[in-house]
Amino acid sequence: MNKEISVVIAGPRGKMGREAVKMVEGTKGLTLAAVIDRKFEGQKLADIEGFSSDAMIYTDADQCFTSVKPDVLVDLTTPETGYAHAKAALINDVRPVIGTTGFSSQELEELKQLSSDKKLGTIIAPNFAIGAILMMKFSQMAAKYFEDVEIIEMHHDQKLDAPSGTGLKTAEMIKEQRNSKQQGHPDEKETVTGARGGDIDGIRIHSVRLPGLVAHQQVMFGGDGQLLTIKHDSHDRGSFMTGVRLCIESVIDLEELIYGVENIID
Ligand SMILES: NC(=O)C1=CN([C@@H]2O[C@H](COP(=O)(O)OP(=O)(O)OC[C@H]3O[C@@H](n4cnc5c(N)ncnc54)[C@H](O)[C@@H]3O)[C@@H](O)[C@H]2O)C=CC1
Ligand SMILES: O=C(O)C1=N[C@H](C(=O)O)C[C@H](O)C1
Repeated sequence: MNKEISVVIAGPRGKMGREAVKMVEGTKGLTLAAVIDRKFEGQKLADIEGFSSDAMIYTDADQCFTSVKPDVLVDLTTPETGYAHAKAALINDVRPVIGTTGFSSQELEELKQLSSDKKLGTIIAPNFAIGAILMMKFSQMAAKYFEDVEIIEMHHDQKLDAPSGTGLKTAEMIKEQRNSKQQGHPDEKETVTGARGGDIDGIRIHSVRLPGLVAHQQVMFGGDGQLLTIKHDSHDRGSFMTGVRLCIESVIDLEELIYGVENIID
């Protein structure tokens, strides 16, 4: 019989954190051992409006990990905090599942090294939604046949990082599939800075931020007389929770860092 997995969630009062608390509490085989918040040290989550869990609140990640000794950390905070939490988790023998986006490639490399040095699983998941993972995989497939591509990612206006983790990962997956190409007219000039978007190996990426959006992405491929658009929409943060659960269950058996949920599904 599989052992119960004890989970700490960082960022429980955030938009994603609240969903993750509900999911862990409602999932057989998972226990919410504690949470890491910026405030409310020493209180119970149930003391905060909207929660019923008895999980203790810690404001210091190291103290939480040494006292609680959880199996897994799920981080849903901010880029700077998420990186610090992931590092502290690995140092304290806790496996990180990181939904937080906006890490630099150097930070990713450092976590990869630490994870393999400790022989402890880590999952960095730019997007937990199965539909978004398929959208990225389909885009990678399409890139074999269409070399001109632009990514338009659209998010709510409270998002801190641009481009999104999903947009970046999509560009990286497409880059693996196609030869580097400078797109558009060779003499094109921006008369407004940023009009052509970000540039990843010639792939243009555009970030839209508006109230009313949740998380959306279109990958547009252009060819002779045709246009292929691969599109995904998360209308509700519940869309991410099956992926969060899968990552918690999978990270237990890993001994290295996995970047992208597509690497743990068939
Ligand atoms: N991988 C995925 O599928 C998804 C990832 N995300 C990412 O998850 C992160 C969180 O997103 P949201 O929930 O929308 O943001 P949010 O702003 O609603 O929540 C972030 C929470 O982190 C907390 N926080 C900040 N610093 C902290 C600290 N030092 N210790 C403990 N808690 C701290 C804040 O108090 C806040 O409650 C973002 O990086 C976002 O890009 C969001 C949706 C899906
Ligand atoms: O901040 C968000 O909301 C999201 N962040 C992730 C990203 O940066 O790709 C995943 C999803 O798009 C929602």
